[in-house]
Amino acid sequence: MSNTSTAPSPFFRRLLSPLTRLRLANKLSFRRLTTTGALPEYVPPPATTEPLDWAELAIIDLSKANTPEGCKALAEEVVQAMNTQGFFYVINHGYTLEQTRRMFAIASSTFDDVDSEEKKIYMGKSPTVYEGYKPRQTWQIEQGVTDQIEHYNINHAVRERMHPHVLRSHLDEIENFARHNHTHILFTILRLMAMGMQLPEDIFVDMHRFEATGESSVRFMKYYPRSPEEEVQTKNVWLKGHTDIGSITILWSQPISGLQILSRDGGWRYIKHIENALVVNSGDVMQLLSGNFYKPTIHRVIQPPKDQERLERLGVFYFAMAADDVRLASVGAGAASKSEKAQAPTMSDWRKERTERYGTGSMRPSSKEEKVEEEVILGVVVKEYN
Ligand SMILES: O=C(O)CCC(=O)C(=O)O
Ligand SMILES: [Fe+2]
Repeated sequence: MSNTSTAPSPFFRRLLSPLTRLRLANKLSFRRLTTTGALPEYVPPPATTEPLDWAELAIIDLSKANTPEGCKALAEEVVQAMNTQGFFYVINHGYTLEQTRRMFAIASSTFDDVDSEEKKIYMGKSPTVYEGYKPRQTWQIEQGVTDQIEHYNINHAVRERMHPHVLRSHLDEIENFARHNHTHILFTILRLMAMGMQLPEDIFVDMHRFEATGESSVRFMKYYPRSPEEEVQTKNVWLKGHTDIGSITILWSQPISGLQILSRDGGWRYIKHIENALVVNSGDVMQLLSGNFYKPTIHRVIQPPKDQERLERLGVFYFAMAADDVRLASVGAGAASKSEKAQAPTMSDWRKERTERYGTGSMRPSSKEEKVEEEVILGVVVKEYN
């Protein structure tokens, strides 16, 4: 354990600002709990044996990014993957299976070992940001049916906020996890994407500084099985077809099937679980920054197949966003002019509007496309797919 300094005296504590006191309290209770904070082991359920229509995704071996030649080859693979499926797997990302299992155990405990009273204390306070718990039944899906998805969202500046007691002895691990997702996995992918557009290697990385204020977050997510009536009313859709709000989404592969991508031929295909792999996709922000070079792929979550139908579906994610003050203007071919850039929404404008409107039922049927609902947010058409 890295922090071994002694606690300040009560006199000294009174001189500290309330925020510093809060941070200190978090650190001190962390020190007390590390010796006692046991974590129940998490045993992942078996993968489905149903023959499903699987998407064929490229596998990007991140360990090859250690050499200039490796990077060049990977950049081409990423461009190719983005132009076909829009999703790809990442392997050799630097986390062992054991470390990954620990994160799932922490995620599981966040939902199962915290009672409803404590969950209320750590519930998000603002509709424009995902922070802490999002309880079930807050989003409209179809015919008045709401979601059965619980979140716990952790900003990448992990210790800036308080967390429920079960997490306090694991804050070091969560902090390392956020940093690893951001500065190793995300940054490598952003460099490959910049190279794939013949742009300076760090152009996207510089917009995603880890230290900058922003909403890149670790998210734990649990889907609960629904009633047969709700399955009928929503045509088995658990999370409607959408593109992601942010720049890059890193999904830590888990065995319960249900995630599908809308292929270019119009068919929905399942994403297959690969142990300790990542499933990566890019969102609206990369589309805006790349001037349409990297288009987001529509995806959704439906009821798991028969052999997993009654199981809870636990997920661990890293949702990356640019820093709050970054203007979402194209740096790609036909890059935005100075005045266009000055008018473009900032990351924070975009994230707030998108988050606030999500799941409120504000979308209207598209006049052009079947099964599509849409709305205009900050001048950009946002769609949902049924
Ligand atoms: O649960 C999943 O597999 C995907 C969730 C998702 O697409 C999202 O939260 O944006
Ligand atoms: Fe998504």
